Parts: sequence; C-alpha cells; structure tokens
Amino acid sequence: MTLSLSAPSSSSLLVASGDLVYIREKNTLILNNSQVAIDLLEKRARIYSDRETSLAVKLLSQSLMYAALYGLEIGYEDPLAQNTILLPGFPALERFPWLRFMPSSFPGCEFKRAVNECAQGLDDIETIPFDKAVNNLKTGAGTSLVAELALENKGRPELIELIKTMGTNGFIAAADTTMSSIGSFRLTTFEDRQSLPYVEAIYREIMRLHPPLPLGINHVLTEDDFYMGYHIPKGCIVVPNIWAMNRDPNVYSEPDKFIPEPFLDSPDGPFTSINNIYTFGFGRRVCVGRYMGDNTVWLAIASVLATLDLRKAKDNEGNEVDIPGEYTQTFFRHPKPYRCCIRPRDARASELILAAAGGV
Ligand code: HEM
Repeated sequence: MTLSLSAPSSSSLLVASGDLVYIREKNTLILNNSQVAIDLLEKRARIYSDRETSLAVKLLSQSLMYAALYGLEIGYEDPLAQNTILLPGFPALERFPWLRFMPSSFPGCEFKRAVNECAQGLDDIETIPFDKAVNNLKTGAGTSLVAELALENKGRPELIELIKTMGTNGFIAAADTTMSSIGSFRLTTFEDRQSLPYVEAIYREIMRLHPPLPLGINHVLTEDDFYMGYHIPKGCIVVPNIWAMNRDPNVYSEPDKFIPEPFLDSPDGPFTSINNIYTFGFGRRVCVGRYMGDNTVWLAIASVLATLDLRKAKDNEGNEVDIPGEYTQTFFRHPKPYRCCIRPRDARASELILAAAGGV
C-alpha cells in the first residue's frame, strides 16, 4: 500500500482543505492538491478545522465517483465538490402519501422545503458532470463510461435520460455512503498497530457502529410471505433496521462502544465474507457497489493509520477538545464536522510520504 502525495499546485495554497482524492491504481490512495500535503511536505503539524476535515473526506468520496463514472478529475475548487446533498428522508410522507398535496405550512409538511433544496442540487449533479463528460469525449479531452454510453445511444432521448439517471443514482448511492463511513473513522485509543487483521477489525467495527443508512432502503413484498409465524402480505413495506441488527445485544456485549477486538477473537477471525457486513444490506437488493465501498473505506483507514497520527485538537489554553460524536439526522447519517490534529506518525512515515510524493 502506498500513500502518495502529489506536489501542491499554487491555487491549492489558497484552499482550506486537504483533498484526499481517489484510488488511481490498485492500492494507491492519492492525496492531491492538498493542504494536508503542503503541511506534510513542510513537516508541519497543524490543527485541522472541522470544515477542513469534512471537506477532505467529502472530496475523497465524491471525486472517486466523478472519476469512475464521468472521467472527471474534481479538485476542491470545483463547484461540483462544494455540492453536498444530505437526503433528509421523509418518513411522514412515506406513511401518509397524501401529505404531498398539502402546503408546506401544514404540520408535518416541513419536508417540502427540504425537497426544493435537494432538487436544485440533484439537478446540478444530473446535468453538469454529464455535459462535461460528453464535451470531453467530443473534444478528445477524455473518455468515460457515461459519455461513451451517451454516444452509443445518440438520438434516443429516452435512453439518454436513463443514462443520466444511472449516473446520478450511482453518484448518490456511492458518495454519501462512502463519505459517512470514512467520516466515522476517527480518533481511536489503541496503541500503534499496523497488522492487517487489526485494521480489518477496525474497519468492520466502524461499519457496524455507524451504518450510513441506519434503516437501509425500504423493500416491498412482491408476494405474501411468512416469517417466524408472522404473515407479511404482498405490497407490505419492510424497513430493515440495520442499526438494531448491528447492535444485537446477544452478539455484542457493549453494542454502543467502539471495540474492534471481538472481530479478531471470533473463531473465523475478522476476514469473513462481505455479506456479514449488514451495513451494505442483504439479499437480492444488497448494495451493488459494496466491493467498491469496502475497498475505498478500508484503504482510507489503512493509509491513514499507517502514516499519520490523529489526535484531539487543543484549545487556546492547551486543553484537548473533545470530539462530540454527533451525527446528522438525515437519510444518509453523517458524522458532524469535528476538529482534530493530524501529523506524520514518525520520521519513517514522513520519509515514506515524501518519497511517494516524488523523492523530496
Ligand atoms: C460504505 C459504502 C456504502 C454503503 C454503506 C452502502 C450501503 C447500501 C445499502 C444499505 C443499500 C440498500 C441495500 C438493500 O436494499 O438491502 C445500498 C444499495 C445500493 N448501493 Fe450502496 N453502499 C455503499 C457504497 C456504494 C457504492 C460505492 C456504490 C456504487 C458504486 C453503491 C451503489 C448502490 C446501489 C446502486 C444500490 C441499489 C441496489 C438495488 O436496489 O438493487 N453503493 N447501498
């Protein structure tokens, strides 16, 4: 595994965030145009603001998808990188569909305002990267999965709409979830351990403790079914409570605490099937991007652990600032931004990072 830092561009000196970017080749996490990179190259330990850390994680998740689908390299300065959609989830509407005919001032209809805000962001995500990708293919600037599909289906507007939707859905499904999982990986209290089983145990524990989609995605029965003596009729909506499954007190003695060791101590060890990670869902509609999500989150954790030291930030009096551990109450559950201090783990780690950055 290599953690490589590309030389920062002059424009990136103006930006606040480290741009953890994307996995370009297997096992390579590129930190690009990054304030973190600048600090590391200048051997400077620095406290990162909550905004900086959350932007870095956001950009890692989003730029991976922009690259994979549209062939676009998105830097921090790009307006696309500033676009965040936190889908709030609309439980009241799901239970009482007639609410959609009521004005937003009607009790329980506050969701209408959120819908409007999301709509603009979704519109941008649907059109801007698509248009850029198609234009790049036309001008020979670059190729991509989405642009080639669009070219093959030129003159078939209904298919073009489907391709656009595929891109948007893939982006939304991948970016928020990955960002949420990486964001949940924060200061841990164990001593320096770089053995891979332990990294795996940490990864599994993060996925267990903080599922980005705590209530999964609703499923509808296509035919009558029976489960443990219950009759579940056709058409019934089933909400999978991933949050509760991951906190089964019969399996986890302290379900709400971050304790990776049980994965190491279990008879099968930590490297069991990805299907055991309920956070990706289950059955026929299990997350289709789970291997990609699994690799991205794992690699981010492993790269950071191998080279960087993460500590709590200190206030002006030198006291450590606690991490509140608060999360958004949105459809995709995200950790709220928090401050922390990041620096190279030791001289060897600095050398490794600098060598990967181009032999400074
Ligand atoms: C940490 C990362 C991720 C998590 C935790 C996650 C979680 C989930 C969950 C819980 C579902 C619902 C499964 C169900 O209904 O049982 C889902 C569905 C889906 N995910 Fe992911 N996901 C992640 C990353 C990704 C990525 C990287 C992609 C695309 C490359 C992706 C694409 C999808 C799609 C298209 C579906 C809908 C599948 C269907 O309904 O048949 N996901 N994901």
